[in-house]
Amino acid sequence: MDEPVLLTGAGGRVGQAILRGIGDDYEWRLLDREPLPAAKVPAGVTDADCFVADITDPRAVREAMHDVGAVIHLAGDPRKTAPWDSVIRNNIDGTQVVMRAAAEAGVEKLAFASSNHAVGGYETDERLPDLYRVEDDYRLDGNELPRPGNLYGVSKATGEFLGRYYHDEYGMGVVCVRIGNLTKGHPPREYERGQAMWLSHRDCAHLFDCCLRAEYGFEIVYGISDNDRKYYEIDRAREVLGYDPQDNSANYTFEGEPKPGTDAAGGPDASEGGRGGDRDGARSKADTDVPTDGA
Ligand SMILES: NC(=O)C1=CN([C@@H]2O[C@H](COP(=O)(O)OP(=O)(O)OC[C@H]3O[C@@H](n4cnc5c(N)ncnc54)[C@H](O)[C@@H]3O)[C@@H](O)[C@H]2O)C=CC1
Ligand SMILES: O=C1O[C@H](COP(=O)(O)O)[C@@H](O)[C@H](O)[C@H]1O
Repeated sequence: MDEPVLLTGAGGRVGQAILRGIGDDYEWRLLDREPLPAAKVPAGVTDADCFVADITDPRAVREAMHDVGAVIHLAGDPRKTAPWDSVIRNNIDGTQVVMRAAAEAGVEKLAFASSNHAVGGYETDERLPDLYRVEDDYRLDGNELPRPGNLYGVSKATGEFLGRYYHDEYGMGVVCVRIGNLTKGHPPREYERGQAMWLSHRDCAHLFDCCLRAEYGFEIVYGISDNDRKYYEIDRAREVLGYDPQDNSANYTFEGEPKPGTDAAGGPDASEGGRGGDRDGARSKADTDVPTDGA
């Protein structure tokens, strides 16, 4: 096992989904620019393994990277409406600093949190809203070129290219996970796009666990649950990583209630409330994410 594992953006939604699922299974280094309250830190992780640092600070990142075996790189601005100055700084420059430090430190593998927004441009008006429905057989499989629909998506596509470069030049294993919509407890409510790309918390933790365990060169995979509605293939994640998702948005009503008689009733992702339910219709243009600090 490639330990310790450096997790950047550990205090955020994805980071916490991972730590709640596999927090006891690895030796962690946690990095976030915000101090992590005790409730966000797995038992056994000491203060010395918690780094309050900005990923654009090469010295701080190099220090956190010392002797690390694997990296899960999540830190960044997750807003689809994030302005250019913020994505340049947090998502592009920050990712270059993290990947460079990892490659130079001889880290064996790095999982990068890419996004559905790196390929949002494939959701053309002609394809909508059928694309989000079970009957539609259009699929993206990770072999297509990036086609961002916003500057945030441009920054995620750039992160994928940086991963390609650091794999090719340094031999570091890099997997870019185009995460769909992480929502806790149930699929996004009354939001077809979100239900087609739902990633449950337990599937998220399992997927990044697979990224730590598997062997790969350079990969781009989609990070969604095993949803009936979908336009992303998860075959590559299954083949290369051994990803075996448990959840499916079809086991919930459009309003997000578990359907009786399905796996949703009683499963871990059925039992907790959480975000989602904040967007309506097939393709919400609203961006209700909490703004993070800009540049
Ligand atoms: N939540 C989702 O559904 C999706 C998330 N992603 C990506 O996953 C990653 C994590 O997203 P979330 O957890 O949702 O976001 P979040 O905003 O909840 O967490 C991000 C964490 O990174 C930290 N951070 C931000 N900029 C930093 C910097 N410059 N230096 C150090 N720490 C910094 C923040 O303090 C925060 O704790 C992001 O890169 C995002 O683009 C991609 C697709 C979907
Ligand atoms: O990359 C991201 O994508 C998810 C899903 O996108 P949405 O446009 O359907 O909301 C988003 O919730 C998350 O904040 C973002 O980082």
